[in-house]
Amino acid sequence: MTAVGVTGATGTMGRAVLDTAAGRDDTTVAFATNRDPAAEHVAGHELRPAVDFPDLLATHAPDVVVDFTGPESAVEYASACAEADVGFVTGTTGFDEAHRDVLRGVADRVPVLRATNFSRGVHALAEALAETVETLPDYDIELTETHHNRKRDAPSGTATTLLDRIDDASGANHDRTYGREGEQPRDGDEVGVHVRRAGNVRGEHEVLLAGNDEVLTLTHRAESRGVFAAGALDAAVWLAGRDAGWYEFEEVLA
Ligand SMILES: NC(=O)C1=CN([C@@H]2O[C@H](COP(=O)(O)OP(=O)(O)OC[C@H]3O[C@@H](n4cnc5c(N)ncnc54)[C@H](OP(=O)(O)O)[C@@H]3O)[C@@H](O)[C@H]2O)C=CC1
Ligand SMILES: O=C(O)C1=N[C@H](C(=O)O)C[C@H](O)C1
Repeated sequence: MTAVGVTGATGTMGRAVLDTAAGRDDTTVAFATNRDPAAEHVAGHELRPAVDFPDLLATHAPDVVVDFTGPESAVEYASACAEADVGFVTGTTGFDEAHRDVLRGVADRVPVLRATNFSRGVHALAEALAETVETLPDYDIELTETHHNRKRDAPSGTATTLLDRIDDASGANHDRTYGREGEQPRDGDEVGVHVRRAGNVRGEHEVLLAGNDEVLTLTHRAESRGVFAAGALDAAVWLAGRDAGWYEFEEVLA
């Protein structure tokens, strides 16, 4: 049984993690925390204020913390985990280079697993994309992502991961063109990136490849946030008890 501490417990993903954990027999919730514990309970768990996070690590001794919050808070939670010798799984997106440096430092001390997307389908999409780009090297590529209207970061973390994957597979650093306006003909070496924010869309990513009078699209659509929560909890169970280091979601799925 893996004991998880859950941050951002009143957030959309924090709630999904707590709901999903309740239906599993390999995880138990050690504590649930968020900044403003005005709501007293989520999924039956008493909310604890985030200022008490270091104390909660000491008193409730989780194996792993599961974090879906914001980049600023995620690095603070990760640093506290490093002090307390607790593993850290984060799905938070929007990290800048300074945040990533902090996370890499934390991984010198405890196991850390960060994934921009905890869905198995997106992992399969990324694999298929790499193979497709290798097979169709001269095709134009355009990526479109759609998310709910509350999302902070753009493009999505998943989109950025897919763009990196395109570069790796093609052995080229494509220019990334974020939308187009006015006279802006396509440059052969660019990848277009298009971001839509609307309603309560859980997350859609489409990569379009065109050339040779044909069009191929690879699309993933998440239909429930439970998909991400389940992947993050799978990662937590897998990470518990491992040595300090940086781990990838692909290793969990292998
Ligand atoms: N990797 C993946 O598979 C997925 C990643 N995500 C990512 O997870 C993150 C959260 O998404 P979502 O749940 O929709 O967002 P929400 O805005 O619904 O929730 C965010 C939560 O994080 C807390 N939070 C935000 N900033 C801070 C801060 N500075 N300090 C402390 N707590 C903070 C909020 O706490 P409070 O209520 O106290 O303000 C809130 O509970 C995003 O980065 C998103 O991109 C989302 C889905 C899947
Ligand atoms: O904010 C979200 O909701 C999501 N964020 C992640 C991202 O930025 O890629 C993953 C998923 O698409 C949902």
